[in-house]
Amino acid sequence: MTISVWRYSHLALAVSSFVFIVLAALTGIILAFEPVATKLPGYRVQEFEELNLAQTITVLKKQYPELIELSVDANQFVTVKGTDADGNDVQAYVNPRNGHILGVVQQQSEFFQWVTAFHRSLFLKETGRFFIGLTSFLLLLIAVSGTFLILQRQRGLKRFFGRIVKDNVAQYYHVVLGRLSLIPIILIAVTGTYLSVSRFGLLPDEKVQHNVDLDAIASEPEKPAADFPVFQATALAQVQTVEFPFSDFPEDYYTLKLKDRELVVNQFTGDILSEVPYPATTLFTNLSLDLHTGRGSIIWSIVLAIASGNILFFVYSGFVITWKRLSGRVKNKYSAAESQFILLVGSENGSTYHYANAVFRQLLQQGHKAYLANLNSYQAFPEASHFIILTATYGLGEAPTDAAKFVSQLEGVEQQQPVSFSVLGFGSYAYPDFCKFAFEVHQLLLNQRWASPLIDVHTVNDKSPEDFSRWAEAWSQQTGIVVGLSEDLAGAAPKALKTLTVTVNTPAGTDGHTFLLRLKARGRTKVKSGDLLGIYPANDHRERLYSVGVIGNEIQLSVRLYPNGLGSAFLHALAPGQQIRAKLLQNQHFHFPVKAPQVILISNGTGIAPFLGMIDENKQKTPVRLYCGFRESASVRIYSQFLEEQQKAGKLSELKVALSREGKKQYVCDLLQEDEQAMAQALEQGGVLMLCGSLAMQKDVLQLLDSACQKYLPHDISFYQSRSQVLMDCY
Ligand SMILES: Cc1cc2nc3c(=O)[nH]c(=O)nc-3n(C[C@H](O)[C@H](O)[C@H](O)COP(=O)(O)O)c2cc1C
Repeated sequence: MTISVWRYSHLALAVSSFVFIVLAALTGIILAFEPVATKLPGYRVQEFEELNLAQTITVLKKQYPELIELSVDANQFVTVKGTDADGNDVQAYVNPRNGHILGVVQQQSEFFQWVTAFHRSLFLKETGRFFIGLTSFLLLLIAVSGTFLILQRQRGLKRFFGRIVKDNVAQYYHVVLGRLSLIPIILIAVTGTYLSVSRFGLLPDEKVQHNVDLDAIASEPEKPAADFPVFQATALAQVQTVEFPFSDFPEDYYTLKLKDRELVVNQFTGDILSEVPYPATTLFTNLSLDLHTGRGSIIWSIVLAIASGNILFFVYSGFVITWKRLSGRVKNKYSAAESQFILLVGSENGSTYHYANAVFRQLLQQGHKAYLANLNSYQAFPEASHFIILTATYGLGEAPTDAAKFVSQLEGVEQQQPVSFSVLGFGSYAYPDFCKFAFEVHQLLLNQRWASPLIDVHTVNDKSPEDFSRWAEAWSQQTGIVVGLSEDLAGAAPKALKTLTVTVNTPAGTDGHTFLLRLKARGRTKVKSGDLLGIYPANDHRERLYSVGVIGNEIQLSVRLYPNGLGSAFLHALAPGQQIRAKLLQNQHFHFPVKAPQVILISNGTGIAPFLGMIDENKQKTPVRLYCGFRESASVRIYSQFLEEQQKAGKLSELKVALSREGKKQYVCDLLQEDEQAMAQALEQGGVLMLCGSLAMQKDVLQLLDSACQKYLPHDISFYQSRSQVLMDCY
């Protein structure tokens, strides 16, 4: 819930101030180059820090009989105002070592004057100054709310600078650059606010005042300025200005404005007549000017320019993120009270809505009364027969904002008629609590008297269209209503279909169910074991996906033949030499690990398909153990010869087979249970476990691994999942 408070504050502040922020940032970038431009002439002498005021005043007095003022700017350029030996007025940059003139003092360029005036007041005088001051303050609040959002995203301070999961490009760079430029932006905002507050006289007015007893000023013992202890003790680098005495009367004195205090010094004796430290407000104003303008430091001005550039990027990427978030929402044609199909969505960044919309549109097109809302809008749906719940997971496996109230609302509202439900979780393996909230919702619904599951909970990793298609296929099979991947959602998938030629198609095995199909692509094809092959058996939108193993240079599918299965019947009927058009989809997260010290492959049924290819590809002979489950020994027979050869070739170190309907009647999980300590050890040593097969098996295996981790390891299974040591492709 708190995530939304910070998010809404961050957004509201940004929306209310973005025009001013853009103007201030644009002009800020230009102004950041002024210190660079002014520093370029280089009137600073070498080893400036070593000079003291006594040395400089002595040489200047020799060159310039009449001196009015000496000043040192932020670049440590020394300027002298006075008259030279010929009586000419001088106002120039001088060398503080010998008094020679180095250059003429230039006014600020007209261009920078114009930009500075615009940056400070937008040419709107006091009103503009007020708005710019307010903008600085809002920028500060945006930076603070942004910091809290990053803290929440990264799950705490410790991981503030940890790896950022690349969810979408705009969001990724919003966070990466946000972290990097956080400190400069906070400084820009704080100092800008302070300077405005000070400009509007809202700070205590503490002027420097000297109380000098003019009657008591002595004119003896007279000393040359070079011998004044105060001048000798004052480094030139500490000086802002020195005002020289106007006449030879003792009441006229030197006024020294240093960085932290002001001094009045007797012009004859060098005695300090008064010394007043600057009030805190003056010190802060000077510091704010240094930090806000970058005066005196080329490096800091470049940092300011980059930070201002980043502010412009944040405005752009912030709007892209918001647009994405909002663009998925739709208007309902039918009310909640009259709809049969209720789609409830839990989303933080809007992408889940795109999938929900696709299903929603297809249901409407087919004449069904469907209603789409967020999970927080859960209520009584008197006509509902189906709930479709699509929800993302955030935080520590928590509900997204749109769904934060769902759990409590579900407790309070009971549906009065039986409703079947299906939960589709959206998440990412990059997070330890993969789709946790979806599983929680599924479990909660299972406990409702009126609710019954239509299919098991499904998950979508990284918005994978393939995972979504799997759910759509399962849901469609149960309801007889065809929903699938709309064109826009499939956008990420390659559109071009490949022509593949059948080279081998075995009969439906000795078990009467499973067959192996080998296909060869024309030309070079980038495909790896674990990738997916999409076929279109009826030449329409209906896609069927199969996990592939690459053996030699051929693609091998292991297919279970269903009596009326659209995909399996189509594939089974293919004869060698026949060609099909199909789509190859990369399945990056499910490739054989390149560097793992050992790999454990776990499958049931035709889930063995990608592993056969991976074992064949294991040229480096990484130790591989295969645990596979089948119904009967007849189901294993089609793989036996291949697996024996691989063991002999050293590409498969160990093979364990569980048969659920013969002998000991074991499931693959029982085999794992026997070896649970070895599993835990493998994880501890950086080994990788890969699972392919049914979701039911996935659930059991994860449970078993979790308890093994608790027994033998310091971390739970989610720790290893987030480090890509547990890879899954189950359906
Ligand atoms: C900050 C953040 C935290 C996330 N936490 C999890 C998590 O704990 N478990 C998970 O499975 N996915 C997590 N995800 C991934 C999202 O749930 C996933 O990308 C989802 O598709 C986003 O859907 P949405 O755009 O509708 O919000 C997280 C993503 C982000 C940006």
